[in-house]
Amino acid sequence: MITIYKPTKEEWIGLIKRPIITTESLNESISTVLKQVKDKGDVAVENYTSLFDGVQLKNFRVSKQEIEEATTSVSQEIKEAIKIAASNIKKFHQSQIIQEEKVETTEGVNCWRKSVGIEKVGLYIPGGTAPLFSTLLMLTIPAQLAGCKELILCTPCNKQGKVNEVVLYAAQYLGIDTIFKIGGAQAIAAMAYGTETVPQVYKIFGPGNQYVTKAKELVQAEGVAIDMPAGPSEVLVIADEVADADYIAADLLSQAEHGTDSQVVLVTTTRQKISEVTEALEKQLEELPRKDLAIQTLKNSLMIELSTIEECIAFSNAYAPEHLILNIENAEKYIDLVINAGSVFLGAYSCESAGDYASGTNHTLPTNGYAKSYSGVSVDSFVKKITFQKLTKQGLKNIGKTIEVMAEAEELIAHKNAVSIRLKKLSNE
Ligand SMILES: NC(=O)c1ccc[n+]([C@@H]2O[C@H](COP(=O)([O-])OP(=O)(O)OC[C@H]3O[C@@H](n4cnc5c(N)ncnc54)[C@H](O)[C@@H]3O)[C@@H](O)[C@H]2O)c1
Ligand SMILES: N[C@H](CO)Cc1c[nH]c[nH+]1
Ligand SMILES: [Zn+2]
Repeated sequence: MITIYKPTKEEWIGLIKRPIITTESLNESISTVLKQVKDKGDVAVENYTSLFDGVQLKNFRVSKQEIEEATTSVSQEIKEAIKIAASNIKKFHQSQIIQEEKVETTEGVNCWRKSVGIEKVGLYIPGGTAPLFSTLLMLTIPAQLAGCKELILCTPCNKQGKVNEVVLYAAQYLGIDTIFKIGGAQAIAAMAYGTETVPQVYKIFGPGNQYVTKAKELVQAEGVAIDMPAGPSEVLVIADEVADADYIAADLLSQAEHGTDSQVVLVTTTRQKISEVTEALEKQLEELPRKDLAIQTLKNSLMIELSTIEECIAFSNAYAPEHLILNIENAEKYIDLVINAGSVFLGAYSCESAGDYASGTNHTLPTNGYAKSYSGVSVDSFVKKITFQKLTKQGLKNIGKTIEVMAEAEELIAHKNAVSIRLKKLSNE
């Protein structure tokens, strides 16, 4: 990891950059994928699946039989874990559904909002490096709670053209059977434009690598809504002198193993912690099946010594990490200082994996600095909030003059007339 001791503020601001491919070359290649899928539909999806995933697909809809077979081969232990995680995710997301009150802004003028589920949503479940069935729970549960009617899933398949069995089991568990075995930018394009096989959706959700994330960004510019830029995983750990170096190393590695385009960061108030964590990383890496991948990620990653916890949090706010772990004493004391982060883990025992799988919060979160302006996925992401209003005769009389004055000042006389014509008739009653 790149290690910097006591950098000045100017120096640490210069350190804030993610290890993602230069935008121009990525823009160009992904724009081509999108255009081809838009123009040629299924044929282009097949071609790109062959090129990027190394598999020739004739039919990319997962069959009922494939779902049933997967369901029988998943172990009871995994089924039980999915049940517990799904229950916690459901509990946490259910608490987000709040009935808003009608508001009488002026006597006889009532305004309110109603949440309506987005009718057609496309959920992307990553599967290049690992089959993230946990993401299926994180997207499907809030979509169902929001009342979305049509849910379709895209996820990459293996070289034999099969989708991971636990992904299929999780889909079956939640009652989803419209699943397409396609991944990458071609899957995003298929959901954005529709093809002969894949239905077009109104909004696309889900995390993915830099190709998936770029594709989402580009289709958004064409009017297809997306949840947010949820790209390669990140974690920033802030540690004090009492933090356990083994825990810190484990948390850093938990995100480093996602992919080489990820980044992990340690910011600490003690130089000693940097050497302890370096040692712990070396030990733990030896045990990791994805050691090579994690080593690559660590090369893109940072360890920084700063003077105070407040300064560490200021760095984190400037970096705006997807995940922030405050592995410090009295972590709750610092909550109000945190301004930019996707999801925050407080204290020594709140490991980031808890949020990835089972604590209940959503793991689909903004990356690449977007935590400055975006929230993670929630039930809100799956609804539109439609406003309603009802004015009584008296309500219009009470507010009419205000509307007339404002419309006239904007030189929009037809607007004014819509009120005046009614007030005139009412004055004759
Ligand atoms: N931010 C979040 O909320 C969040 C949550 C979970 C996972 N993630 C991230 O999601 C990502 C998952 O990535 P993944 O690769 O494992 O799976 P993925 O499903 O996102 O991507 C796999 C697809 O990438 C395409 N691809 C591969 N090489 C390509 C190339 N050279 N050009 C164009 N397309 C190419 C292939 O078609 C393949 O199907 C990781 O980076 C992980 O950190 C983020
Ligand atoms: N850490 C990922 C979000 O960046 C989510 C995940 C899924 N499975 C394991 N981890
Ligand atoms: Zn993770």
